[in-house]
Amino acid sequence: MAKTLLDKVWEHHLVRTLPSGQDQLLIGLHLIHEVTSPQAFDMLRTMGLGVKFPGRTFATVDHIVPTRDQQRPFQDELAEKMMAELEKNTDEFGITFFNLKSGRQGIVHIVGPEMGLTQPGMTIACGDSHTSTHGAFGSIAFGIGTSQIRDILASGTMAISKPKIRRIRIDGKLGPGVYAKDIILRIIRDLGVKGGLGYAYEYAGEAIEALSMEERMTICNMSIEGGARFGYVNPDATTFDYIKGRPYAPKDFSEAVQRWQSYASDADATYDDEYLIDGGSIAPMVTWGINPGQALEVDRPLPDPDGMSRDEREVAARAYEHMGFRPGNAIKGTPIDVAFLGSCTNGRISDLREAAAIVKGRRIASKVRGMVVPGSMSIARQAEAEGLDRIFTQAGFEWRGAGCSMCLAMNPDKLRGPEISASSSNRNFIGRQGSPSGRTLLMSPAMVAAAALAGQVVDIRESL
Ligand SMILES: CC(C)[C@H](C(=O)O)[C@@H](O)C(=O)O
Ligand code: SF4
Repeated sequence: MAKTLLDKVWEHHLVRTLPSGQDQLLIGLHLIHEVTSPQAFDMLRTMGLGVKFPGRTFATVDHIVPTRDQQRPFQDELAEKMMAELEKNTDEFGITFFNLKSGRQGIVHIVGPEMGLTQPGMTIACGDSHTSTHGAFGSIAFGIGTSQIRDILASGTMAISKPKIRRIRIDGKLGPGVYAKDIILRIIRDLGVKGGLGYAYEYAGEAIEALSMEERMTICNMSIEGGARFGYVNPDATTFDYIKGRPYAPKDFSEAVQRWQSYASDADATYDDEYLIDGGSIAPMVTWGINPGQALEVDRPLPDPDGMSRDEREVAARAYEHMGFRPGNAIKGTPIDVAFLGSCTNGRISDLREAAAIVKGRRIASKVRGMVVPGSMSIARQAEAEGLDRIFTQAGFEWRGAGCSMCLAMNPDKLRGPEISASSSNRNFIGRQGSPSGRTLLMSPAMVAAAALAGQVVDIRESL
């Protein structure tokens, strides 16, 4: 019978079906960070257990790291404590830790792929909801909670139910000024933030196949914002080229490629659901509300709650109240105070290159606080080698160290008061960027860069 990648990877890692009806899956790669792992290690100790596969477990520090002064001890006591915990746990259990001294530190979903740890056909788990990012490589990758982290540490396996599968096909070609971020915001706007509950999303079609690995990661990253815990793209030559030569890439590469190819969905596989978008119909998107589904084409007026379902209407009312916007008004031209370039969605080298090309030789608006936070130390090094850091600083941006930063503001990088930020990150929840009254507009890095220059939301197509 024809199978999807999800079927094949699942079957390959299935240990057994448990009496509860859930499946016990073997996890090939377990990534950990400082926020969600400490309690899991404590549970192991209480139970007198060890780490079953330390060689399949890798740690990095991302959420709490200051992006300016990284001297130890960190000024923030809680951040210092979390860092020390992770150092202790990885030391004690023999786990590789890409710490600040390793030169390999960065956001967990950026580090896995760039180290060559993330590979097709794998099961990958991490105590972080954006683990779906790794699905860009044709792996089944998903976020887990603390007790599941404990289970994987102790046994290399965990209990999970197999999701249904929806194929999302983007046919045709993208227009100018339209990026991967716009594709995923469009999908989430169309299907809703809960539309993917219980589903894995398989992204397919001509426009997806034409994307780079970085762009595929942007899309898979935000699957969870559409309710889908898993999102993947079938592996192809673009995938294999990206992995080749990376530190943890397989030694016998051609043998690995053959195996990886066998995981791709069969041409005649069937899906529980399909959704089709014409790539040419996708416009640059901006969020206007308090969840990533409240997104719209930048040249459209803000939506009228009257035309919405009851649930949507309630969230829209809260969104309008928080944002201080009015239905019918334009989102284009909305003044911004902060421009944030970074995060596991759009903090990769290709994102920084795109943004730098737009700001090169120009100055950001004087009232705008601009910040560029590379997703990892190696991205920072690459950007510096290309002179991108200087392009940004000459334009008036701050150039910072790697981490999650103002994506969720668990470090000193925060919005102040009701500031509006144009952000390349993935969540616009109330308070997300560190100020309870702060307001976040999600958009592509190119749109963030253009908004920083203009001091307001612009349609990137007009400046191309
Ligand atoms: C801190 C972590 C648990 C959280 C997540 O799971 O996604 C964070 O990364 C986020 O983006 O909100
Ligand atoms: S960059 Fe943002 S979304 Fe990604 S892991 Fe960090 S906090 Fe979560």
